[in-house]
This record gives sequence, C-alpha cells and structure tokens, in this order.
Amino acid sequence: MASKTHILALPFPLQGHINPMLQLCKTLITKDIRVTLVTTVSISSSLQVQASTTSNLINIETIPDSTPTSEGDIYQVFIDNFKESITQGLPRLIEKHKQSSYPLKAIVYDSVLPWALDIAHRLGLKGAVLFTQPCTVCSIFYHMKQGTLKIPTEDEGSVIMLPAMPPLRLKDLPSLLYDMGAYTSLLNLLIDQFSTYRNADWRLFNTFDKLEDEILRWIASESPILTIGPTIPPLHTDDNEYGLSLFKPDAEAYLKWLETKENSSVVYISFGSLITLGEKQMEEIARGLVESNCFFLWVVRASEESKLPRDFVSEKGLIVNWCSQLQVLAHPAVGCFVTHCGWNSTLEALSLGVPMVAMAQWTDQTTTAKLIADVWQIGIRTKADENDIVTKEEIAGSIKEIMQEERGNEIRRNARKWKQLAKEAINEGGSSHKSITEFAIQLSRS
Ligand SMILES: O=c1ccn([C@@H]2O[C@H](COP(=O)(O)OP(=O)(O)O[C@H]3O[C@H](CO)[C@@H](O)[C@H](O)[C@H]3O)[C@@H](O)[C@H]2O)c(=O)[nH]1
Repeated sequence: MASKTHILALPFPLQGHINPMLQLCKTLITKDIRVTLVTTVSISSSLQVQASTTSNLINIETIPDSTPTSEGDIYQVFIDNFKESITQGLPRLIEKHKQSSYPLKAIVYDSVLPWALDIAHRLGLKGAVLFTQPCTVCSIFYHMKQGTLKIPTEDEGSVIMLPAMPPLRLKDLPSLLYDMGAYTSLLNLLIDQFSTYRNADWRLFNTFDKLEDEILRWIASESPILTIGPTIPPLHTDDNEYGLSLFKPDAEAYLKWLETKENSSVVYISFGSLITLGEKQMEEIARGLVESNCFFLWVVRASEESKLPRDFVSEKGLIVNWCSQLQVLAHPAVGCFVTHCGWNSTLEALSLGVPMVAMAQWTDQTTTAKLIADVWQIGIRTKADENDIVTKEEIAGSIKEIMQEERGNEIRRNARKWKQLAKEAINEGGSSHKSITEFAIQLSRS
C-alpha cells in the first residue's frame, strides 16, 4: 500500500492549462499513481469542484500567495507573483511529502514554469514537463530559443520554411512573434519554455502522433518525447468533466434548449477563458450570428457582457456566461463551432468531430487556425479587415459555408476522420494510450 507512486502536479493557473494537466492526472490515477495538485491559496479559493469522480481523488495542496513585488504589465505581475509564491512554498511542501507514507517521486509541471524542474532536481525528484499547445507552435518557440528562426519584416508575401512544418506566412506564426512589443512578458514566457527542456526527465505533449506526425518526429529527434493527447475526459462515462473550474457554469437550461433543436442546426461560439474583445468586434459577431440565420449558443463571460450591443436580443440565440463546453460540443444539435482556436477548444472540437470557424485572436491561436483550415481541413479561417476586425459578413459567410454549402460536406468528412483518429490514439493500444502507460510504468520504477 505504502509503495503507491506519488507525484506532484503543477499547472499554470489558467483554465486552458489546468484542464490538460487535470485530465492527465486523472488518467494516471487510474494507473495507480497518487497525485497531489499544487496551487496558490488565492487560485484554490476560486476553483469550483465539478461532479467528477476521479478528480475527487486528486489532493489539492495550497501555497500562500506572496505579496506582488513587480508592477506594470499585468501579465508580468501575474507570472512573477505565481513564480515567487511557488518558489518559496514548493520546497517545504516537497520535504513534507517526502516524509509521508507515500513518498514523492516526481513533479509534472507546465512548460511555462521551467524553473520548477530545478527545484525538483535539487530536492531529488524527477521532472516531467507538460506542453499545453500544439507541437507545431512549441517547435516554433524552440527555434526562437535556438536562434534558428528569423522573423521576416512586414513583407507578408515571404514564406517561412522550418523543418517538418508546412510553409508559413508571417501571420501563420504565433502572433506574439509579429505583434512584438505589446506582450514581451508572454513572448519571453513561451521562449523560456525551452530553457530547461533538455534536462527534463520526460517531455509530454498534449497532441497525438497522427495529428502532427512530421513535426513530432522532428522534435523527438532532438530529445525524446511522449505524446499523451488529446487530454479530453471520456464523455460516455460519469467522469465526463475535467473536474476543476475557475468559472461557474450557468444552470443547464442551455442543454434543454439544445434538446429542442434539430441535429446540426446550432452554431456554438466561445472564445475560451482569457480573450477580451473590443465592443466593435462584439457587435460584428452579434450581427454576423443574426445574419447567418442559424440558431446559436454564445458564451460571453460575465466580464465581457457589458460589451454586447445594447438591447441585443435574437429569438434564435441563447447567451450564457459559461457552460460545460464538452457537453455542448458533444450535443447532436451543434453543427459548427466559432472558436478562438485555443488548443483545448480545438482538440475538443476535433475529438468530437465538430467543424470550426477559426477566428484566432493571438498567441498560439493564429498557428492553430492555419492547421485547422489548411492542414487538417476541418474548418474555415476568418480574415480580419484593415482595422483588424472580422466583419459580420465574414462571420456569417463562414458559418453559412460550413452549415449550408458543399464545402461544409467536405469539412464534415474530414472532421469525422480526425474524430476517429483522435479516438484511436487514446483507446487501448493507441499511440497516446501507450505513452501514458509507459510514463506511469517509468514513474513507478523511478
Ligand atoms: O463556456 C466555456 C468555455 C470554455 N470552457 C473550457 O475552457 C477551456 C478553454 O481552453 P482553451 O480553448 O485552450 O482556451 P484558453 O482558455 O484561451 O486557453 C489558453 O491556454 C491554451 C493552452 O495553452 C492556449 O492554447 C490558448 O491560446 C490560451 O488562450 C476548454 O477546455 C473549454 O472546454 C468551458 O468549459 N466552458
């Protein structure tokens, strides 16, 4: 009993980073690994526990928040503060658990927290780094770190050729690389993912072999990796939620509303947990949804609600502050997902065979939109106008193309193919299933 392998999990405290870490941990628990998830007191107080069986088996340990020492850029303050708190509290927590009846073996940490590896190694633990963005995107930042990618200047015509990647134009790169200046804190965070990369004992990627085959083989030729995705809860079981949420879902009236709709008749639209849109863009989305003439379910977070056009109502639409996205995407009434191309949302839609309107906003999303539209061909990528606004005509046109036109049939065929391949990867004997099993075995032996 006392020999059960015990690991720590350290996610970056944002929903899009917590979800893949949690799902990986839940899978490890089914393989007889004990998991303690570490976060700060303030983050823990915002976490809602969802009715999910396995996540209840994850112990949560909190570390007091340190007083912010930096000021200015809100991202930098958030990043520094989290680092400061964890750096101070983690060693004590590790020492405490080393004495327990379940001695700690390793830590699985988010790739944007590369300094966690040094703490782990110093205290005799192994470290596994988890990447929460597409391998294609991570590899672009790897090249940045190595100095092997030179960003072209404004000339959008020039093509960027990187090993094992499709030819990329400037705007196919992660936006932080061409919108430089505004978000240097985030750009540095993503380049620094590779500062301790080679020293990690395991490198885990939330993707699957067939999805990004060439680039995965390339990055694996630099240092061995394990592909463990898509990290999506199994929907056909009781354990069909990630388990911890920083947002409170609306009452489930929206699922009842979906029940009243015909198959593939509803457009679902959500921009994830972070994106903030301008009022003009909100208005274009609202008008575009109405112009598409489809039913729509739109997630507008409470903090974004005031930007909706005044008195906006549509008899064909339902707006919620937060929902169980997986339940929505799995619903037969949903025929299309207008998404910001966050990697979790993308993997969820891909795994459930839902075609996408890829309306990327920033960071990795611009590259993911390229992959969705041109490589996997499971969606349409919207174009912004000269003011960087995606107009209502563009939005309505893209939705109609998927919902009503011949192109939609082709995209749906591809979506069905990728859904099947995603399923095969995580099913018994699939590439990701094998990797996670191998990881669990190696953890037990370490
Ligand atoms: O109403 C909602 C809306 C979203 N979600 C979930 O929230 C997660 C959102 O994650 P993601 O789609 O990755 O978007 P972000 O929250 O924006 O994630 C950040 O982190 C990701 C992983 O690093 C990046 O790919 C994104 O660009 C970055 O913005 C998903 O699992 C969704 O299922 C809900 O459960 N309910």
